[in-house]
Amino acid sequence: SLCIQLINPNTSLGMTEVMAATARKVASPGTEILAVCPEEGAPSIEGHFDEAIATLGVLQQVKAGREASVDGHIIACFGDPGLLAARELARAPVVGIAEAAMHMATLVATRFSIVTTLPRTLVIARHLLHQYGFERHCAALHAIDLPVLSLDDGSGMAQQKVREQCIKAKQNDGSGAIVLGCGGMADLAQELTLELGIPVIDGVSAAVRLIESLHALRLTTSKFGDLDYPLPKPLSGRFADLNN
Ligand SMILES: O=C(O)C[C@H]1NC(=O)NC1=O
Repeated sequence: SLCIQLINPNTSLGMTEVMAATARKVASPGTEILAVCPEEGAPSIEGHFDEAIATLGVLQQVKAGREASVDGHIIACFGDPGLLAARELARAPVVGIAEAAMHMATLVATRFSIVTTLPRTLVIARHLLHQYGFERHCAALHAIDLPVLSLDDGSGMAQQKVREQCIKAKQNDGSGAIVLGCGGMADLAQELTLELGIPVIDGVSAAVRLIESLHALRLTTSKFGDLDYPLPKPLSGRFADLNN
């Protein structure tokens, strides 16, 4: 059986639980989901500054996961913060929810749209499209213009906005699929797929199954070249034990 570490890079336990529940629903029998988040950091990640803060916590959790011999790590934040640094530390596969959802979207549609939270984080999704080589696959990006934690406030308002933006994207973008651009939207994909009649893809679910596939194919992070373990050197202070 497999153990997959689900890392919520923000410190909001409610979001961790929503993502863990979605991951457990889609995981194969025998796959265990170990849901974690950093002990300290940002309650939500809404920009470059928050991502920089979150990266240390992601790396600390990846190290803990490696020591627990997990079979894979999911970075469950749509900016995929610390993805390549995490791959240097890890032995097992590391998959970000943005890359996972984008890859799946390219397998079922020629173009996809992204629906995320704040307009200021749209550029982060654009940077990822460029980094992953998916710019020409993405027809449009939209924001619900509500903060990440509005998805966790129990009002259902953010969820309604996500639904509205997905309907508009289907009508206007010429996309065949929609990628949900926030880990906190993980529980909305199944219902929206049924309602809209097009694939609405959540990166948490996509990442769980991608890691299961990598494991089945005996594929783990290449430790040859730039993703080899970090060069040994005396790190100081809070970083002291991060690389050993
Ligand atoms: O960028 C976003 O809107 C979403 C991103 N921020 C966060 O705290 N978890 C996420 O998935």
